Amino acid sequence: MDKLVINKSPALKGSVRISGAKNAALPLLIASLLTDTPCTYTNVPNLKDIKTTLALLKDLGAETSQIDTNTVEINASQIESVTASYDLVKTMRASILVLGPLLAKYGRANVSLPGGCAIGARPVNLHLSGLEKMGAKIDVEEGYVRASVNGKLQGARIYMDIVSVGATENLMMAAALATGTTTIENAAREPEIVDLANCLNAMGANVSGAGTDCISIEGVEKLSGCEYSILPDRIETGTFLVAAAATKGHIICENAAPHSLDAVINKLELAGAKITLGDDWIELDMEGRAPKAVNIKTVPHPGFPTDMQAQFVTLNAVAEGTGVVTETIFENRFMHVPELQRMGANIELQGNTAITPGSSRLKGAQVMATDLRASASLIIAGLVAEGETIVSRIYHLDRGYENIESKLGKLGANIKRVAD
Ligand SMILES: CC(=O)N[C@H]1[C@@H](OP(=O)(O)OP(=O)(O)OC[C@H]2O[C@@H](n3ccc(=O)[nH]c3=O)[C@H](O)[C@@H]2O)O[C@H](CO)[C@@H](O)[C@@H]1O
Ligand SMILES: C=C(OP(=O)(O)O)C(=O)O
Repeated sequence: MDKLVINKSPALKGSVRISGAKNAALPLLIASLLTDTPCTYTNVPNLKDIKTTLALLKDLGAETSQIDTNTVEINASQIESVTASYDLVKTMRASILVLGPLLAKYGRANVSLPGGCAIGARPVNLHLSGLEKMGAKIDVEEGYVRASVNGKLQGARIYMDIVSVGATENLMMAAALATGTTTIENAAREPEIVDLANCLNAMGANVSGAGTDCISIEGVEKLSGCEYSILPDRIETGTFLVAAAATKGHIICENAAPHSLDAVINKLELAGAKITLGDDWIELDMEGRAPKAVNIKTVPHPGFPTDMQAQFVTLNAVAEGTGVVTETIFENRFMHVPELQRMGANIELQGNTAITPGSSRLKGAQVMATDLRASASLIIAGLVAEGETIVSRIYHLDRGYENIESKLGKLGANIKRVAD
């Protein structure tokens, strides 16, 4: 298994090209199941989760081809199976997103329950209850969701008890081919939801209100393939910006979507960064200053994203002053804290809050990645720690960051991947 070896690095400097967003690409590729003709996706990040999604679609009988590193074509007009097996779903929770499209187009779907993961239990009750409201009959047996519908799914008015990105996406896709109008109230407002709505509309759907908390979908008879470019990854962008801030650096993120990052940019400015925004780029300059700690509470978009929490805990640990970070989305998303403490970070955990008195001097150590963003936080810690840091279990990282070591290396980081 590969490891990352990181040594204390100079201030990061230069330009980095941001990849397409994992969390937009996954539902968009899965939306091809709704269409009758081939779909072409560009700006697709070259990631483990994308390979898993393509394997899942292939397993269902779709034809998939990798045109080049970041372009894929999917022909899901004819499929052979409506079963997503445990072997694939267990490696990527987002596989549950095939449920809505399969049910809407074929009237049946069997999808393994994803189960929990390192960051929390992550139930899928809202996905299931929304589909039931649209007329689906759902049984959970032997670890599988077995869903069917007599005739077609029917449009419905669905209120979401908790704001859920995945449930909003699953229901949008199901509703696109349902009879009548579906409204999703208290819907997620993430930029990835807007990207899915735009892609569905390019396929011939009738989705409005995406980006607000009330999405309306008028079902259509059929959807066709389209060519669609995936939104830039706001979490990858934020991770590079925090890495640059922690090292007192000066970088430009190119091919970015600046306005998807308002909450993160606000915190970076409070941390002392000078930020300049262009149409598709973000420049961060710490002007050699040490960062200042910031207070953060993770909430659904447009608030501060949980997927940037771990990176900011590292930033706060080495920053000046006390920072308080509260996680409200997932119940167990502080697995990076004990690893950062092994590197000498002074972090006090009080329930769902991580308090950093600031200015910890980190020392390199052997640490273990426990989930995707925890891995990113350990890399940032490694860049500023004295000596050598070795991050193991980086398969988590490979799910969501394209070539992170070479991108950081080009900015001057001392980082390399080694095989065990
Ligand atoms: C592939 C993808 O896009 N992943 C993102 C997506 O995950 P994901 O879509 O899984 O996250 P959700 O927005 O659904 O989860 C938010 C909260 O709702 C709870 N919940 C969710 C569904 C449900 O049926 N019942 C329920 O109780 C979850 O346990 C969690 O506490 O949004 C998260 C929140 O922004 C991000 O951290 C993930 O990176
Ligand atoms: C939690 C994340 O992803 P997933 O929902 O795929 O586990 C993430 O991208 O930080």
